[in-house]
Amino acid sequence: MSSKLLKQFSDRLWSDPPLRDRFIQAFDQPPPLHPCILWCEDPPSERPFTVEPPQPWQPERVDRLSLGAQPGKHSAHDRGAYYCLDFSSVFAASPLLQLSDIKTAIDVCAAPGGKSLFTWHNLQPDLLLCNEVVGKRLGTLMANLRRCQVANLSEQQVRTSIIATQLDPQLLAQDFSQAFQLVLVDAPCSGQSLLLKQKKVPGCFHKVTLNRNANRQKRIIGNAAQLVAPQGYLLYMTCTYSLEENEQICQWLLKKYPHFQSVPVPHLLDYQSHLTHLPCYRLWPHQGLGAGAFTALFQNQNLGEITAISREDLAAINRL
Ligand SMILES: C[S@@+](CC[C@H](N)C(=O)[O-])C[C@H]1O[C@@H](n2cnc3c(N)ncnc32)[C@H](O)[C@@H]1O
Repeated sequence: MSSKLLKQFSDRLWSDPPLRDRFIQAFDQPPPLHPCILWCEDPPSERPFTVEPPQPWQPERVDRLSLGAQPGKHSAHDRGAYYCLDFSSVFAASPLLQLSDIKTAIDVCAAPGGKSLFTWHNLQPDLLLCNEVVGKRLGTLMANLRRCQVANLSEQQVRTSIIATQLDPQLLAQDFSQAFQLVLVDAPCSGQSLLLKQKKVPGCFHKVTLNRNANRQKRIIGNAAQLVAPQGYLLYMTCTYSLEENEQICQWLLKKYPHFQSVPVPHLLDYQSHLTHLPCYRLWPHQGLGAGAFTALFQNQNLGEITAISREDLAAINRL
């Protein structure tokens, strides 16, 4: 698969030829991906699968399983005991582990639901709004939220609720300006890491694709920034490798919205991106832990009141 375009692309990421070649080799011979699960109930002391030794930063609710395990086929999966996800997603969401006392959170690009479930089960906010603009992906999101024991809460649980919506980020920004203490943007991207999962992603290294995605990401993160409450957090993630969709988006955000500041994530220090001086973290495909991910955490430095979200606001939105 090592095309001329991939080589040119890699030259922009790596000045060191041996490192560049390791990156390219991951496309020719993808390292095997261990199945991974996020426990949605307290993990049993006797796990139903053989578990790999944890990474130092690995959340307690996450198990990386031995190769060949098929957690999706187990009865515990059907009853929602856990959610199957790529370990790269755990990496990308892991900065959330350093946050506490988050009462209101929104996942702007939520389907199929991995980061929402990670947020719900690790931070237990009072309100988690899971938004997905693409109609046909909503069904999967809803099904996963229901299966993994977070939807269909009783009326008595109105303070603790998880709600799915289908709103454009621009509308969200208008309706919920500065209302969320945590905003997740797991942005749609060129999807280069899908190549390691034997999927076809035509044109994913082409500059037209990268620019188109970067423009969409700026629009999404720009609107998402407006949702962040004073002192609140914004987590930006992708599963692609280009500079345009990752470090450059972060630089753009900080320039356009100077009241945001990058937040270091001490447990990811070993994964600092060599492509920026900002605290941005990358899991590379040749590191053998997953197909790859990018993650960066920001905080709104403004002081002031958090916009309250009323029952009426919640009733008015497109509750699915
Ligand atoms: C990387 S996926 C999200 C994965 C999800 N966070 C998870 O962990 O399961 C990106 C999502 O963004 C959605 N999306 C596409 N275009 C969008 C847009 N213009 N604004 C917001 N979301 C968009 C896609 O439908 C897709 O579900």
